[in-house]
Amino acid sequence: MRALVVTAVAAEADSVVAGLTPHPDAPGPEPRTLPGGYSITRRDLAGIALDVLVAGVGPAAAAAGTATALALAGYDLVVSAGIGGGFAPAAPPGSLVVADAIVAADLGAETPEGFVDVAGLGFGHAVHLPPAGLAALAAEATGALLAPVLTVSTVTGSAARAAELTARHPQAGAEAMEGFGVAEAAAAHGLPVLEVRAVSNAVGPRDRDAWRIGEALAALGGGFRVLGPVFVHWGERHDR
Ligand SMILES: O=C(O)c1cccc(C(=O)CC[C@H]2O[C@@H](n3cnc4c(=O)[nH]cnc43)[C@H](O)[C@@H]2O)c1
Repeated sequence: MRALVVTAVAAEADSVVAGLTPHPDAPGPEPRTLPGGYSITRRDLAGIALDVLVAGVGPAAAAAGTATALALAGYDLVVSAGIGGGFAPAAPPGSLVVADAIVAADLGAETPEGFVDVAGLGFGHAVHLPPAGLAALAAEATGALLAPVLTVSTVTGSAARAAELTARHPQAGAEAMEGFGVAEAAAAHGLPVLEVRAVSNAVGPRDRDAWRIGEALAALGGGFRVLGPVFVHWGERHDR
């Protein structure tokens, strides 16, 4: 079993790698550089090799980085991982959200009747669905909320925008900026995808004092401490 874990920035990748490191004093794995300048770090656990990639911020960077890594090696699973905004009250800062749907929430067109997503416009998909069994196992093992995760190109910064997203996606647990890009690249390679987000801030009016990035990165690492065996277990059951 081989999995590609795609993060946006090095701090997220470091937390994931730390979570996948069985002993805190074990020597740290050395990152490699892929064509395009992407940093990737290998972690070998019992039954699974995980490559943790830094692909950049936003759906386009995420798709480009993921597609580059997928073109260079064979994988069985692709995971989008990082921090994100949580929808209150279900996903407070410091909590984890595992996606049961990865939704392109602002890819589409405004019309007099409201927003029409990219699928409604007749261009491909607006939603990618992780394997239900894997998402449920991952949420249960990490204590995460299992809910849709929205991918946006603009971080929500007002109550009005948060209310608009909640009206369109009442079950949404989190928003972030990369999941749909990772999922598009995975789908192009015929691979299953999962998204895991650790909540650093609430989705709503901008409040920099309320960001809990350290707490979220710690939660991300804690999540990956238990996710390696979950991926192995799921891979053995071939619930795809
Ligand atoms: O300047 C702001 O108000 C602001 C608020 C939250 C996040 C940012 C970022 O630039 C981080 C983008 C980065 O982190 C993920 N992320 C974290 N929180 C959110 C969020 O509330 N909405 C969307 N993305 C978020 C995202 O995946 C990026 O990788 C700035």
